[in-house]
Formats: sequence, structure tokens, C-alpha cells
Amino acid sequence: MNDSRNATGTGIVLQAEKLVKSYDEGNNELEVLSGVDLTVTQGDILAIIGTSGSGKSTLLNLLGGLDRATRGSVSIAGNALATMSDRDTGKLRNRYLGFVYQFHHLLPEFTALENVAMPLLIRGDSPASCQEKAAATLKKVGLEHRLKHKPSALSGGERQRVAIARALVTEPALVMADEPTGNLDERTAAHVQSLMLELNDTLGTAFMIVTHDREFASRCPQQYELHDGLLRRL
Ligand SMILES: Nc1ncnc2c1ncn2[C@@H]1O[C@H](COP(=O)(O)OP(=O)(O)OP(=O)(O)O)[C@@H](O)[C@H]1O
Repeated sequence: MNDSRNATGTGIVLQAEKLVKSYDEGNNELEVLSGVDLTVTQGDILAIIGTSGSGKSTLLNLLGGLDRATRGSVSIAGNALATMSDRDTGKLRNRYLGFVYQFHHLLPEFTALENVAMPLLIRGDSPASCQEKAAATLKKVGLEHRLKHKPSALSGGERQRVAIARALVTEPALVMADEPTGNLDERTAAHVQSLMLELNDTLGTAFMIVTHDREFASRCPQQYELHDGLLRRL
């Protein structure tokens, strides 16, 4: 596997070319993506907006290797997904990508620290190193005083910050976030949005953020709109 920093000598983390996705609907074929091109370079932060049903989640699933394209190509750190087994795609995903969703998906019976340590434990790191890295990452999202709290004892914004820490703990090149603040009140959403912009700035992690929030999108240096199956830079 290539390293993201010098995969192509250009710091390209993710590249999609002429991406098409159709769903088979019996007699009909629903073409959701009709030829999407996108390049994400190290440290980029980009927002993707689009009306409901325009294919934003479909696009993220393809780019993150969670689903396969009908045509076209996706490569992560210079590795083309099309010819890769599901197992190798999973390995690539774990190494280079982090994911944040609208709902935090934290495990309720585990503390914030244990939830954040989980991806490292699954990867086979030693328990001591997992704990240390998880604590350091929770500090980066301002939750060093909440390590032992379970999700039920955290506020909505805190839970989402734990989810962001969990996505960051493996030091991914790119975090893909699907409506990460869609479930938060306006004020809390604004805090979590600022946190992602800060983390991008301080850690150099690239962020791709699907959002309905046009104001948030306008705070991101790159903005794209998905419309009629195509992705257009705004
Ligand atoms: N597995 C599937 N099988 C058939 N059609 C699907 C499937 N997944 C999504 N679709 C359809 O593809 C279109 C795009 O869906 P998608 O979830 O990607 O949109 P979205 O832009 O993320 O929407 P929202 O903003 O409402 O979450 C929709 O018309 C949806 O019904």
C-alpha cells in the first residue's frame, strides 16, 4: 500500500474519476451519480451540499469504499479500489479514513475513553498505547474531563465530539462526515463545526463534510454542490 503523503508525489488522498452509480429498480434503473470527478488533497476541507435525495450519502459510501461504483474509479492514497478485495478495501479504509455520522453510534456500555480506544484495539495495538492515544485525542476535542463518562452522561455536542475523536484516533488522512451536526441544536452545531475547522488547521487532517447547512458550508474553503448526478465546485 502506498503512503498518503507521497502516494503520487502530490499529496492526493482521494481521487474519483467519472464515477457513476445506478440502482436497479426492477424495470427501471435509477442513475444517482452520472460522472462525478473529485480530488482531495492532504489538508483540504470541503463541504458537499445538495438537496435531499441528490446522492450525497451514496457518493460518500462510494468514496469511502463502503459500496461499489457502477462505473468509474475511486482511489485512496493512490490505491484503486476497483480491483481490490473487500478485505483489502477495509484495510485501506481503516488506515486512511475516519468516519463521522449524524448519529454518534457510540457504544452505550463503554466510556468515552473506551469508545475512542476501540478502533486502535481492533487494529491490535497494545491496551496501554490505545488508552494513551485515546486520552490524547479526547484532549484535542476538549473532553479531557469526560474520559470516564458513558455516552448517556454526555451532552449531544459532547457525544459528537467523542465520535470525532474516535474518527481521528487512528490519525487518518481524511475524515468523511455525513451530516455531523444535523442532530444538534444551532449553538452546539456551531461549536462542533468550529472544532472540525480547528482540527483541520492544527492536525492537517482533510475533512469532507456533507451538510444541509449552507452557512457552515460557506465557512469551508471548498464547496461543492451535488445536482442532477454531477458534482460542481461552487
Ligand atoms: N440501496 C439503494 N437502492 C435503491 N435506491 C437507493 C439506494 N440507496 C439510495 N437510493 C436512492 O438514491 C437516491 C440518493 O440517495 P442518497 O441517500 O444518496 O441521497 P442524499 O443526498 O444523501 O439524501 P438525504 O440528504 O435525504 O440524506 C435517492 O433517490 C434514494 O432513494
